[in-house]
Amino acid sequence: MTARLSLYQKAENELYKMDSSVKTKFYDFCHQFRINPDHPSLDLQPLKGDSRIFRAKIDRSYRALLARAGTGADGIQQWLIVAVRHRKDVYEELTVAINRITGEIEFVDLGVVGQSVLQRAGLRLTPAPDEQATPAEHTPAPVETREPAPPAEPILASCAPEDLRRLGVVDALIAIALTVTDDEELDQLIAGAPRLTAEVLTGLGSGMTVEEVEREITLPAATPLEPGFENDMATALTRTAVTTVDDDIRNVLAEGDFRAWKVYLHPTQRKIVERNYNGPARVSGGPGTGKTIVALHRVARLAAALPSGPGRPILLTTYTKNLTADLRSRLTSLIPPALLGRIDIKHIDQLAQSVLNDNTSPGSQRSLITDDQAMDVLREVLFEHDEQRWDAEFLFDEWEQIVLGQSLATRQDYFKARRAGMGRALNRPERAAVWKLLDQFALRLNGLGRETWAQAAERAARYEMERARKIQIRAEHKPDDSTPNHLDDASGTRRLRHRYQHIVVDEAQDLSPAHWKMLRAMAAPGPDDLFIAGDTHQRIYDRQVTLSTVGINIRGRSSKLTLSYRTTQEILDQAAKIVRGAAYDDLDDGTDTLDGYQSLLRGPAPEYVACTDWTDEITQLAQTLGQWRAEITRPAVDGTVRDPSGHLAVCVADGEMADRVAADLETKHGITTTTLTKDGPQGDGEVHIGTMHRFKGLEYQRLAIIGASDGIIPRTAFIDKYATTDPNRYERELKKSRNQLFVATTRVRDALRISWHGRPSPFLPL
Ligand SMILES: Nc1ncnc2c1ncn2[C@@H]1O[C@H](COP(=O)(O)OP(=O)(O)OP(=O)(O)O)[C@@H](O)[C@H]1O
Repeated sequence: MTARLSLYQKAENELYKMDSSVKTKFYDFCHQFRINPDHPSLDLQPLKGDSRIFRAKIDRSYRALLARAGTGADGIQQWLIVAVRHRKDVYEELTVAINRITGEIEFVDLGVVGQSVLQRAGLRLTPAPDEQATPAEHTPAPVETREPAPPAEPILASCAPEDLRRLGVVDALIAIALTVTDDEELDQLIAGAPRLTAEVLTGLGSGMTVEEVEREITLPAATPLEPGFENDMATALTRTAVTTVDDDIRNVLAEGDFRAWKVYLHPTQRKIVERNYNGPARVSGGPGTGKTIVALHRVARLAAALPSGPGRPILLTTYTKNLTADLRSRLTSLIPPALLGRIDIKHIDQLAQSVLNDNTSPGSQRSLITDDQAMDVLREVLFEHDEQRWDAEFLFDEWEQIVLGQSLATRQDYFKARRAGMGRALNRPERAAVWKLLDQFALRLNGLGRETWAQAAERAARYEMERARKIQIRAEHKPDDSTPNHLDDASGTRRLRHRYQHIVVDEAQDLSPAHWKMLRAMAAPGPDDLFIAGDTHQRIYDRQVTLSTVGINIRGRSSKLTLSYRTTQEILDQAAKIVRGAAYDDLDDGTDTLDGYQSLLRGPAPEYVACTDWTDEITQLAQTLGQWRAEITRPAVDGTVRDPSGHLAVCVADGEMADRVAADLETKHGITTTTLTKDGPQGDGEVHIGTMHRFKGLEYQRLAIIGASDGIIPRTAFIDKYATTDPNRYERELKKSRNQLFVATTRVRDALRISWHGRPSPFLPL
């Protein structure tokens, strides 16, 4: 090998989309280049505009654009492929630059914007001569001769060139950025611009101020740079997201977009992953901003730093079983099998069950019942006591939120308990009566050998807290015991220790206070003990927690992600309107917002469809699904046909409606379906159908939400009664429903369609 080749992230993304015939020639090109970059067949030549950028021949039509990036420590010359272009699109003014904020190598292509913008900015592109090209192709692209339109106000009129420079926009695009006058031009520029420039322009274009962009986008991406950095391509290469081109490049490109997250973390994501925290840390951010990806990389980093030894000192946990399966499969593809063995992956209820199993003698475990079943038991108790003052819903809520939520063990504790946010006040005699009823209820469940999930979590938390207390007492008596807490001591005897050294939590917004108490007790307080990823806008179970009240202090260790990798800006704009106006906490004493939440992806605006009745809604849905299917399965140029299974989904408000849609689509329209259950997708049909709860954490190419009618979202028949009896509960129910719709709308990458019959849901931004 005489040359080392790397592939710029943007070039890799472009290659994914090319015909497989071009990809094959590209592999051959890379192979040849690494052996001898000066081989005559490659025709490597510098462009005239920037001496650091070269073009080389892939085949008759395609050219690789490469930047020289110095020589490696081993004396081998380093090259970076910055783009693969049709020869007609290669011109002399292409440049590479080193960004003054991030220190990354950036490829700048002025051709991304239309002629009219270039003309306004006073720029003209010169095609690079190419021996393959016909004379006609050497003629510069015709400059439009239309009567110039009356000058329109530039979109970024309030920004000065110096502002853009300070924010990190690449020099060559500053004049162009200040000339764009409509959204289409700005979108074109963003699509072709280097990463930081694209993010800054997206932020400014969506109305953020220069100061906000600087705070939210530029500063988090900044890296300290040495004087003279702008000429040091070899060092800049080490800061740039690239893939090393080796013989595996074929597999890399075949895997397509979906491996990108394994290799390239955004600098903001990477900083969060790599930082050392001297206590619990939290990452927040809107849907699709990569919180789960960051959590996975965090696990990988913690695992790589473990001393070798037995056991599983790292816990990765999330809220549901199907999300656990997804985390497991993504982690398997991210880290080597030897390290996987050091990580325990369990959903939160499974974790509580394993604690209970450890603490319960065989045969005496209680079996779990659903909240609905438990509520029936409570109704029986109320009936027997002829209790009219409070209904089962109120008492069950009181039990979950206050008694279990605060681990109240005695009547005296309950008398003293804070009931903030519970709506109805209870005086002392009332509290005495409520306690008596709830005590009866708990005894009845116990007698039946049953318990709810919340009860199990609370019991598990108490066991774990007791265990942590014993560990602490022991440590105070034997302060010199330095055996790491995940190892058995030399004698081989098991000693009491914390279960985990590091805990990483995803979907944190849905965990209950009992879950947090259990987790807190499972790891010794110390560096990198807890890493918490969540978004309170996506809280869809009625659980609220202030982490500081359960012994988890995240102050000064919180960070936020704002760039969505999943949803287009068009979908994101509409989704954000669903939750606008409602207040959200930050899992602690502060508030959270979606400020700065944005996407670089563009696509069609969400479609809103008013239908006349259910039959009309299903018929129109079937037509849309048919059309989406046809678009996905349209053969590519090389003849390949994509399988639509698992790319299309239909989301509804409740399980009954999910069954009805599945039955109607299958029987009346011949569309095969798969149901999303709590254990993941069941069935092998093409279209996934599920309730909003089941869509948590998932991602589809195209999604239809149906039945988005007033009365269903929110479910007024269920919650209206609280409007007068318990206004706080009413507000909580409304917010839960709003959040469910928000979660559903943000599960999709490309196309979102929302339909209803009757009046539309009041949460829809119509
Ligand atoms: N650095 C990255 N490069 C490429 N893709 C990324 C990157 N980060 C995240 N993604 C992709 O963006 C999508 C959303 O990521 P992820 O599920 O981690 O977001 P999230 O913030 O956890 O979303 P949600 O809160 O909605 O569950 C995924 O498809 C993921 O692969």
